[in-house]
Amino acid sequence: MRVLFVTTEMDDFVRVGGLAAVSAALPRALRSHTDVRIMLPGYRDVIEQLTHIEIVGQCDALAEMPACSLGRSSTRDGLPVYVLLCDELYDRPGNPYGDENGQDWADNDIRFGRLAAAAAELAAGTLDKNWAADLVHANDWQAALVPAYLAWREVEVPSILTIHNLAYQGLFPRESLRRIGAPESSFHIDGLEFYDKLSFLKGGLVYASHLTTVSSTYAQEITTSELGCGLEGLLRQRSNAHELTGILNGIDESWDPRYCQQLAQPFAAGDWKGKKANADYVRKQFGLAVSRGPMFGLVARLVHQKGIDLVLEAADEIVGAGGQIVVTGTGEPRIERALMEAHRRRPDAIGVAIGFNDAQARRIFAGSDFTLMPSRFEPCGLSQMYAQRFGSLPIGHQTGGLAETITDGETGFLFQKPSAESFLGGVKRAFSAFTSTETLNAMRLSAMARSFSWDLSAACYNALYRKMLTS
Ligand SMILES: Nc1ncnc2c1ncn2[C@@H]1O[C@H](COP(=O)(O)OP(=O)(O)O[C@H]2O[C@H](CO)[C@@H](O)[C@H](O)[C@H]2O)[C@@H](O)[C@H]1O
Repeated sequence: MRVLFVTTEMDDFVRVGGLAAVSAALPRALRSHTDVRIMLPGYRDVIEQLTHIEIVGQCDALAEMPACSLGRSSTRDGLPVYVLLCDELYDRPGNPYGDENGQDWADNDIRFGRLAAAAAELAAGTLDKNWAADLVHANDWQAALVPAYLAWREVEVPSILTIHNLAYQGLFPRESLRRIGAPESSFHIDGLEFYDKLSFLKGGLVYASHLTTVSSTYAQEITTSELGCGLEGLLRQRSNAHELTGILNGIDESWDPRYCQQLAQPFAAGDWKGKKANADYVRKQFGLAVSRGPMFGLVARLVHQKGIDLVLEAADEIVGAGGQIVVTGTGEPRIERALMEAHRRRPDAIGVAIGFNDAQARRIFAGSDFTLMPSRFEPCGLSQMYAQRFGSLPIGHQTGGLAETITDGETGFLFQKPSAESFLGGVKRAFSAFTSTETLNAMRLSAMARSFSWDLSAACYNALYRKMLTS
């Protein structure tokens, strides 16, 4: 079975959030089941890191989308990667979605419309004469129009759209329709239209043969008005037709504190001295006071979703009770500023490193006793799984994947509502566990025994692919 996995981030080359980790790990876990190939835009970072790119096909211009060529290469471990080469669209500084000031590129409709149309051609077998796809697996709004282009061209290749986060929808003005060569008739409530705008994500929700998201809980939550972002009606329809499935993400094997070379001191479950050496290292690195109190880590994209405001509201109480907080991540400037302000008030107890660096994140998971995850919603969440592997007990809101991957009172703590009060309830339970070495260490052992391996998820995707090809 030949599967084309279309994505716009991959840890090997370029990362903005959790999608990059999934795009690097899931296709690798699927390799033993199927011929899976990645397709990515040819961003500067991608091209610079691939040693040999063979041009395999040419795409004609379409509406305002320029002509481009398709290159084929592979990762160091041999995973085939197709890159869409179009310097005019992708050879830019900044991140995949915006410039160096975090401003979205004004032509993102064309950049990702171009990717989707080319992916549909590749899947249909008209771009690489040696390969076509039996099934396309597209991810998030950026690739959500692949199923739409397949439908408009009457290509009968089945497609899956995975929703990693429904809150990002790729909304553009109506004129974009013409710019990306979409048929006029698709601007309709049962097509791409969303309140008089063009929604890329909705295109995928309508045209994909099947939808998945990254936990069963989130699959249910997005059919409700609270978390459905205005798309709950459509999602409910697809769910009732058994065309929306939740498949939990895994994490890759490098998340093992015994072998993780980025740590100040690798350690195994039970080696609490080793874990403490990592805590001492982090305290020193962030200039925090020497302390016997608990350390709370926070590793997240700094955006509204992640409930950082709840942490800021609770910070005085945490610090007043003898706790320390260490944060790393990037995101909205206003949240970054508020965190820096909290650090300036209590530099001895609140450490903040704005930026994202995988090694730094690993050191915080290894050094901290608890990981804060007060996300308002969380489709799956990866940080709470990384944290458990490293013996940092997550304190998470009972939502989405957090509810499925944290066992309350055993491997972490769940609280009920995204409010400061409810969150503090979880924090207090953590303080209380911290006072009993026996409880704390038993919980650490349970958390570290979880594997969160990709194998199970990959088997679920593989079963779904096969079911779709036979139905
Ligand atoms: N700039 C940055 N700042 C901080 N951390 C960064 C980062 N860039 C990458 N990361 C890494 O990404 C992890 C966060 O991933 P999450 O899955 O928790 O959230 P994200 O919201 O990005 O992903 C969305 O997609 C994933 C994948 O499906 C879902 O798990 C999740 O619920 C959904 O919101 C961190 O642990 C860190 O290692």
